[in-house]
Amino acid sequence: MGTKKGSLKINSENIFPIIKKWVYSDHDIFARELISNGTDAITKLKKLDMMGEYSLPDDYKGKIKVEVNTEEKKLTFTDNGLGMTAEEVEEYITQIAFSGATQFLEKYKDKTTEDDMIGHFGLGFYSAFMVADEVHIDSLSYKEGAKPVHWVSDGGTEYEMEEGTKAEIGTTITLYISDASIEFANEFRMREVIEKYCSFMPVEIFLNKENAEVEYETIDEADLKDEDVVVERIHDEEKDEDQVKIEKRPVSISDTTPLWTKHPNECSDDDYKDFYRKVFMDYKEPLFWIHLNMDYPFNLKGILYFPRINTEYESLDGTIKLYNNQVFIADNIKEVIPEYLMVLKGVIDCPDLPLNVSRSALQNDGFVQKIADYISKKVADKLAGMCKTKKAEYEGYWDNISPFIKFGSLKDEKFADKMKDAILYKNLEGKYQTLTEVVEANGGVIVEEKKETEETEDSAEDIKTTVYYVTDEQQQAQYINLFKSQEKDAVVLTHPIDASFITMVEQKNKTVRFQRIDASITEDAKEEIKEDEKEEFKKVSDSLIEIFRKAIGNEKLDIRIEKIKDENIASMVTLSEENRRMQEMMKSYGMDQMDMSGQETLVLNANHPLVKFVVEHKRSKSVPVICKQLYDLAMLSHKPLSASEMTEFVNRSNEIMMLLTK
Ligand SMILES: Nc1ncnc2c1ncn2[C@@H]1O[C@H](COP(=O)(O)OP(=O)(O)OP(=O)(O)O)[C@@H](O)[C@H]1O
Repeated sequence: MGTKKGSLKINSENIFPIIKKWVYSDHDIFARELISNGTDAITKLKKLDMMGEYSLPDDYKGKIKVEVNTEEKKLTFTDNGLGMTAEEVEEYITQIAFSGATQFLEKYKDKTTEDDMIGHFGLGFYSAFMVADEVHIDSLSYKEGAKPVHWVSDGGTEYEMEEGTKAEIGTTITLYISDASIEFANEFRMREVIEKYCSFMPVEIFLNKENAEVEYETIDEADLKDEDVVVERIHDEEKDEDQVKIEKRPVSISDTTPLWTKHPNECSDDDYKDFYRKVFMDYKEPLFWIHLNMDYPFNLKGILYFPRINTEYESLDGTIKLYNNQVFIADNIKEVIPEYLMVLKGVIDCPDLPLNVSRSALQNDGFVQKIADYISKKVADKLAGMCKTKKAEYEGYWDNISPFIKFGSLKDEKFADKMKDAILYKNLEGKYQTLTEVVEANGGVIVEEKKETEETEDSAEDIKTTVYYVTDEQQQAQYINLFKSQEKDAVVLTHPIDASFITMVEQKNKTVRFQRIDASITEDAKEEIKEDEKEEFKKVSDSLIEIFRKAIGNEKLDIRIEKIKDENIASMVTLSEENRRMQEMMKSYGMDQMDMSGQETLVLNANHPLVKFVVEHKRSKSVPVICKQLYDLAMLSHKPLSASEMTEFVNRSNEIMMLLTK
């Protein structure tokens, strides 16, 4: 055929500048599009072979070769798929693809923000123009008698097509990289891009430098494979072995059968761990995983891993990689993956996903919602099942997975419902119990919110069971000891999410009330004050309050005097549960600069010799020092002291020790 000149069938003169600017926010996506097209072409050729319309050689192996030529700023993508005839290039590339681009423009011409444009618009081939000044297609169709075709376009609306020279069936796309995108004319950068998008493509992908010198390796004769290119045979006299020098075997960037495509029965624990390490670069082993595998009512495969939580940073940032037929689409698409699952690490491959639409469209897509629901249900089923059948193992994971499960329960009603019997509470002895068990151990019962009526609301109040909790076992050790001495128990809730979580549990279970161990001194811990002692006790109390307020320099300080049975305790600080929750809420809204101090109560033990000393020696020089020290010591087991408070505390402690030297 002669040279055919044509004009691209589009209306807008300036389509390319717009595509270049907006279609894809990530320019590197052109590599994914071109490699996907090559993969499709290979799949189609194999299908034709299966249908008997074409006969592939027995040793056929579909592959894609990417070559980089830095000097010439050139990139080529070659596949050995079905190829295209001139008519097909005309139809698929010039008409259809361009009309797709035109439609896109029609639809989005009024939207100019980056956000609207991010997404996957399926302009496939034309994404090449985001990085190239000129693109060539060289193709030879599998069809009998087909002639090779050579197509050139410089990204304007003109193109040229003539007979080409391609000798093997398949297609080569050549990009002449623009100066602005010169980074892609580099082998290392391209490896990075291909690894990002194409690590699990179903076709092998080889990357090399154009005209690179051939490298060699020597192997044992016995290891020789059919596809090896033998350069020479060597006989090792010493070892009396035959060896062969071959051209270095190319290594595919893609793993064509990633683990998620296999049946769970075929995968060992080590396979799952290796895959995790490779994909997420996390050298800490995952706790466990869920292999998703369904083909009805939609196609979805994947593996979700529960990572070990990094306690150092308390970070809960997971990664869920989304694939469409083994082609990487993006990380953490929140429309598809429920938000609370984002703390996991995993891969999801869903060929049915409508990914060539924008994210805002995904959001309102009922199908996408179903996928999210399915994933959420699978995770809940797995966890609840594990709690029932592998209790010990589940308990072993609990500390790691509990923030995630609590977060999920707060975010998703259905998930919360499924998980409610699989949420555990660790007690002071390190034993794990369900809420029902905890409440029963305290002599109470659970009444759920749903069954509540006006009447039960009142009676719920009557039969409320208080579950005491500890947020920091070290800091609250004094209270814990007091509890233990009275044979009372508490649960350990150390994660920041627990504050919101227990509020939710209380809303759902009207007969349960959570109270931090230092919210008050329980009645059992106090000695009763006899009727005839009351007057005297009141006098002592008033006097102590006055002395302490003066010494500490805070006239408003809330002080209570109690006779605490445990004689080792001189002073303690309590903060009512309501005030604590209020403080925590303020903190979580970033309002912690508001002054919330002054809500604490200083509790003094009238039985303690130091407290007694203060009342009996009001005028002693030591009294102010003792008061301040008792206050700081009580505060220390309640919350961290500020820098200036700490400095003062240390100085005063030293002064007190100096007295020992005299
Ligand atoms: N390497 C190739 N070998 C054979 N045909 C190709 C090749 N690349 C593109 N084509 C043909 O050109 C058409 C248009 O390609 P393009 O990438 O623009 O869109 P698409 O692949 O159909 O959809 P998508 O937008 O999802 O990429 C393809 O459908 C295919 O028929």
